Amino acid sequence: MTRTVAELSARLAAHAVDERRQITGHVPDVPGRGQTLTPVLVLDDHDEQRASGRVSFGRYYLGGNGAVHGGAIPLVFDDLMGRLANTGARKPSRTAYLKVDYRSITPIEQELRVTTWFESEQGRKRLLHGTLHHGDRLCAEAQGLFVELKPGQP
Ligand SMILES: CC(C)(COP(=O)(O)OP(=O)(O)OC[C@H]1O[C@@H](n2cnc3c(N)ncnc32)[C@H](O)[C@@H]1OP(=O)(O)O)[C@@H](O)C(=O)NCCC(=O)NCCSC(=O)Cc1ccccc1
Repeated sequence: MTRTVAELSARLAAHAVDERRQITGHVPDVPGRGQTLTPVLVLDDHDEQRASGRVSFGRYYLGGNGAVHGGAIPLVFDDLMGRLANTGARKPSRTAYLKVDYRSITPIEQELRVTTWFESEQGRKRLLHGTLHHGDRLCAEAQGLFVELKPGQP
């Protein structure tokens, strides 16, 4: 099995493309943009101040006892907050910090609601807040600072 995967990987390496032409994360009409790292996130509502959607973590994201791995939850916040932080006419920004509070167990294989919104925009600094709910129960919340990149900043 391992040898087969290694052989396939070697054959596919010949077809590798640069970042701009890769498929993962670049398919706008697919939920989650085809980003394979994060669980599929279906956006329901979004404008330039707020975004909300549904997400479900499959078995792949299991931490233990039916709960999502603690490292997977910031992925979802960073993905949705990062997209919101860069919407509209805003110049590109990157996550400077992301603080996550785990308020209760996040179950795998359940539909969850994730919401994020702007708290403030000051100069290059964009402060966003986010919540993750299972039904009415708050599973996690996050605060993220996104800093606008200076010209030429990678
Ligand atoms: C760009 C920056 C974040 C900031 O550096 P510089 O440009 O040199 O900024 P500068 O130092 O001039 O500060 C300006 C102001 O900001 C403040 N401030 C800054 N930092 C902090 C802090 N930690 N905590 C608190 N405050 C902080 C600082 O005090 C100052 O405030 P002031 O004006 O005095 O009031 C740099 O550290 C970096 O590149 N880090 C790596 C980022 C990275 O790789 N991220 C992950 C991948 S991106 C992603 O995933 C997103 C995504 C996902 C999905 C879809 C789309 C997008």
